[in-house]
Amino acid sequence: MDPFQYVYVIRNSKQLEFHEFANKMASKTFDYPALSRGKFPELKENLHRIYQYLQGKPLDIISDHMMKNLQDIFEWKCSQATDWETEKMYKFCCSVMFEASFVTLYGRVPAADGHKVISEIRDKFIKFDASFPYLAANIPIELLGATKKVRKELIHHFLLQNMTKWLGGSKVVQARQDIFEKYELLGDYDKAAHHFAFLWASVGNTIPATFWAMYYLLRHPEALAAVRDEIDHLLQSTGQKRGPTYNIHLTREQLDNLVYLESALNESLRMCSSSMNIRISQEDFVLKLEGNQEVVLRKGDWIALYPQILHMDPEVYEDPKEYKFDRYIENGKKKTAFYKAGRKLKYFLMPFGSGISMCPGRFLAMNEMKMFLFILLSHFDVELAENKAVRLDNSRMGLGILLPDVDIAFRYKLRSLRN
Ligand code: HEM
Repeated sequence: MDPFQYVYVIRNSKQLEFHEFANKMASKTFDYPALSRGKFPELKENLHRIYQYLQGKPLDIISDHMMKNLQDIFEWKCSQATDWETEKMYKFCCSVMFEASFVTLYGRVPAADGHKVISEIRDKFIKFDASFPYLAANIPIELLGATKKVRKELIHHFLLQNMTKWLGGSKVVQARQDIFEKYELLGDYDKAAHHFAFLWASVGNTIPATFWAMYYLLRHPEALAAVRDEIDHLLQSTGQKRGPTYNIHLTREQLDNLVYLESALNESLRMCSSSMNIRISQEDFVLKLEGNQEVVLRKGDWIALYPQILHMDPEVYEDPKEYKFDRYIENGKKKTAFYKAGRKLKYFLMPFGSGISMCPGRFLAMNEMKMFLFILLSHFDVELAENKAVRLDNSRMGLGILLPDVDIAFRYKLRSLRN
């Protein structure tokens, strides 16, 4: 509960491990055999190594593909909106982000009805995702209605004979495929289940996080105006035009420099993220904490950090329940100094976990959400079409980004090219 102690837990990664726990939970939830060292030597390490494809230069490439795919989807879905069109916001974010992420990571389904195939996978994904908190809580899948059947159908989409038909997928997925091929004890279904698990990781949190970022912006006109201003300014200064061709290109530096957009996004992540960082003690040992404090741990003891307490701590964030889009900006620059009781915090925002269990897709996730909002706000006038409160649904507390308790209608219309 005390953020000044986090560092002592995070840096003891040898004694305080998370893989055993994550492996058990993920293999059960996504239906692949646990990554035991005896049966699958170095599989875990090999899979971790290829997270390099989500950083550095490969990150630029995958982000460019995502930008292009997002624009294609916006063009296909929204370019007729010369007058107001109304849609449900969560459904909209889900449909755009799911398809763009799917095509970017796994490739395009070349059939004439490619969009339809992906939306069928998405609909099954939504059904599976609704049961995710129960699976994570160890409820037998047999008690969860059609979840077992839906999971099986989803996994079948990722069998090699189906995946090889998809065109232009990412290096990270290709590299995962190559690794799985080296393990004879992994059956075809097991490999497909691993791919499905990666799909869940790549969209399960990004979709609700995109929803909250959009929702809070639309609820706060001053935030919307500031972010839109920043976006328009970037387009102008780089000589790019929004318009019917949907051909905007953003470099990593330009994305990084969108400080208002990033701050607004961080602020919504602060408010909607609820992931618990769990570690299990690998041996009996004494965990030394700040100020000569000690905790005597037994092998098998659990430690959990729960950063949402930090995110909602009024000593760190004034009026923590209020959305302040510029909370992470100081003198026009990114703000990274946050204090509690006069002391600077090393950790102040942790939607992506910490240390050894930190999300490898965090840079891509931030880029994806920025690009979604960039395209939306640069091309469209957008406003809420309903005046109702949307609250966090706490049923997946501890497991990542919380979903909204209800969906809400919004409307959008192509912006005039003159203003
Ligand atoms: C807003 C979006 C996202 C959030 C908030 C998020 C959050 C997290 C968190 C908290 C974990 C650690 C879970 C734990 O402690 O066990 C994690 C793990 C993971 N995330 Fe993300 N994530 C996001 C997007 C993505 C994306 C876009 C990708 C991939 C393209 C991705 C890939 C992964 C993977 C593969 C893991 C497991 C890492 C491992 O094997 O240790 N995530 N994510």
